[in-house]
Amino acid sequence: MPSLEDELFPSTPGKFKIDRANTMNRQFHRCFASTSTIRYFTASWGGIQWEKQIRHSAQIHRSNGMSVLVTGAAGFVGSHVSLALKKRGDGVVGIDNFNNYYDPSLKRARKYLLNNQGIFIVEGDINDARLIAKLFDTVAFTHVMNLAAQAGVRYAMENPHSYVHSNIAGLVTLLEACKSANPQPSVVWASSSSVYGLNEKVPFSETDRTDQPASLYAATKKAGEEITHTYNHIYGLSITGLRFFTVYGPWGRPDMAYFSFTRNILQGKPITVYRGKDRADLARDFTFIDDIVKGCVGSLDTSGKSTGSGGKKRGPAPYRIFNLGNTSPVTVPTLVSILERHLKVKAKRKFVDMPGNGDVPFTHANISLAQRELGYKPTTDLATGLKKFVKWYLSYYGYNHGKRCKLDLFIY
Ligand SMILES: O=C(O)[C@H]1O[C@H](OP(=O)(O)OP(=O)(O)OC[C@H]2O[C@@H](n3ccc(=O)[nH]c3=O)[C@H](O)[C@@H]2O)[C@H](O)[C@@H](O)[C@H]1O
Repeated sequence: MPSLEDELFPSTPGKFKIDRANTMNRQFHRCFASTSTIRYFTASWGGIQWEKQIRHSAQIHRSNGMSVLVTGAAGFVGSHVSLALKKRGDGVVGIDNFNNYYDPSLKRARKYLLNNQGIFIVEGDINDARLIAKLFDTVAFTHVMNLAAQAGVRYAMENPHSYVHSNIAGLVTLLEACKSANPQPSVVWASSSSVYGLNEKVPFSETDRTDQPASLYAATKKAGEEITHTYNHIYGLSITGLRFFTVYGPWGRPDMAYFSFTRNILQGKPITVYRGKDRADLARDFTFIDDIVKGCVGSLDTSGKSTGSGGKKRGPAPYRIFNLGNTSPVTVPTLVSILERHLKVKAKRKFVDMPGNGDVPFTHANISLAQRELGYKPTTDLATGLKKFVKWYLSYYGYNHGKRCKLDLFIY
């Protein structure tokens, strides 16, 4: 029988001790995405004790292991990847700005779990060049896993600058530090399926055109692919960009459809289901978090070395881009039916024509390249993955047989 921690973090098999009482005490899960200003929490850093914690967290506990700086470590994918790396003996240091795009208490809860496993998360922004330089002064990171980003396709119309802040300015600040570091780390970072934009050729292959973004989010991710290319070309940084396809699962993002639908269904509120042209159902190549974690770890393992030193390229370095999808698109109404089945509650559907806010009608990944180069092989279908998500959701938010438990908000 799987342990609680396996269920909470299924991507990290093994024995992590989790304080059940604390992880379950969550009431507060409003999605913050409707605000048009993002708060970036700043915290003090530096000092002997701080450096000691960073070094300790970065320590490698296996032969040929790596020490990885994970940005966005308190985020959905970042927390899962950090735990998977730590679990197998790699050194991990996290950084996260704990902004309020969605409920920061969920990010704090993830941080709490990571701390329990000896992973230190620095509270700071990847735009803070001094902080990033200090981190590289303190630890010779072999790899950087850049998962810090402003996510969400539709929110880009509300708060465009937050996308430039994190996905472009922050990325450049981070790459500047990587290029100057000695030795240079290899960089793996999160691009997005959204770069395929209005591409109609299915399934989407890495060689397909990506010059027709449908949202500013997609445009900033596409810009990231071009920006990382220049750092590879000029400075010899080893770069791997991963095009994630609608990642879902336990500890997920409350702004995403599967998460907000679950919340509304349980609360008896209507859900809005978008429809495309001629009332066609929208579809996504929903990809389960455990599969994505395997793709991320496989990318780190095969990244190859950066070749620069002293800020100068000494030879060609790998530049790679991979689709990480499930190769099995599912329509949004089917997603809703699966949730109804798992929740045992009927949804109140409200069908609405897809607003012109950056959405694309469907996504479908061709993953043969990732299969060949990374050994990537997704194994979780949507029904199975959503079952795990629902189980986590009910436990995390304290639902008990359809009734909401009265729980106190956990204070960190
Ligand atoms: O692959 C990506 O790169 C992106 O994946 C994700 O974007 P999307 O695929 O748009 O996921 P998500 O919002 O869950 O909407 C899913 C479906 O539900 C439909 N949808 C949505 C909301 C709603 O109220 N109603 C609705 O029908 C909606 O029209 C869509 O058809 C990440 O959020 C993004 O950060 C990025 O990583």
